[in-house]
Amino acid sequence: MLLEIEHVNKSYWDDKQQVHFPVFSDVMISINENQFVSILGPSGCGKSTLLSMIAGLEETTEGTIKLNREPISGPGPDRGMVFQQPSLLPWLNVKENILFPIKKRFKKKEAEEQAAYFLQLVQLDKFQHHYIHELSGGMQQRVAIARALAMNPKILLMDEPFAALDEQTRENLQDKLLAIWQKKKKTILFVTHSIKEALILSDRVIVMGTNPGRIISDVNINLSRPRKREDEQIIILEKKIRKLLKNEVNKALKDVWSNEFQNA
Ligand SMILES: Nc1ncnc2c1ncn2[C@@H]1O[C@H](COP(=O)(O)OP(=O)(O)OP(=O)(O)O)[C@@H](O)[C@H]1O
Repeated sequence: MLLEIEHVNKSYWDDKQQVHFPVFSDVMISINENQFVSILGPSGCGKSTLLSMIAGLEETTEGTIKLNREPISGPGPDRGMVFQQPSLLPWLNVKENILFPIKKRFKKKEAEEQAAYFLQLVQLDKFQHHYIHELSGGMQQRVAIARALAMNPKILLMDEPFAALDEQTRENLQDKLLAIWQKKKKTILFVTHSIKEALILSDRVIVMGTNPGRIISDVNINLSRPRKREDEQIIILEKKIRKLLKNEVNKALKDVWSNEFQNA
């Protein structure tokens, strides 16, 4: 098992109400090496918080997260992150952005080779001397993916990486990511709000509920790839998951509204 999330609870201190506000409780997830796992769930159920804890940017309130049997105690190069906004360095060109985090880790020649390899993998080798503002949103996200992969992490943590892109670019990047995943055999944990995206990409889809955040379903997607977006099996699964999520989203909205009225 590569990643083990064991009985993890997370709460924040709410200064206004002087109480601990629970985000999620008793989350248990085990992920095998090379698995592509997606997490779906209503806004606020704690998906990003969970990824941050795996990245070592946040601590668990209770429970342990282990990578390769070692408890996570902080950030490390064995975990690569890709966010909704690519957060690239605008004063560096594409190649330099990829080289920046790996310069200290590898010898110069090795780092150059890594950068060249991943630039080619995301099909941006012709744009290596371009600056970030000269690229489209989809191209910028490909640079972010190449930068994360160049560190050679054990797991890639992706937090709604394609959410800000138009549908065509998004589908194109889903196909590219799948091709990379199949070639590099990476383990990927992918947060999304799109049921279709999760079903096209993943071996497993974990559905989270809210208040408190928790896992309500863990669905194996035993369909061969490449998957067609209009495939009957995909549509059946999409309906099933949409129904599961609908109750949770309604619950989340109801709580937001009642809090708004209480605080008015
Ligand atoms: N640093 C923090 N301090 C206090 N509360 C926080 C902090 N970070 C997150 N939260 C709260 O924890 C809950 C979960 O947030 P999180 O961003 O993980 O949810 P999410 O499922 O990723 O939501 P979305 O789908 O909208 O991105 C929210 O209620 C949020 O307000």
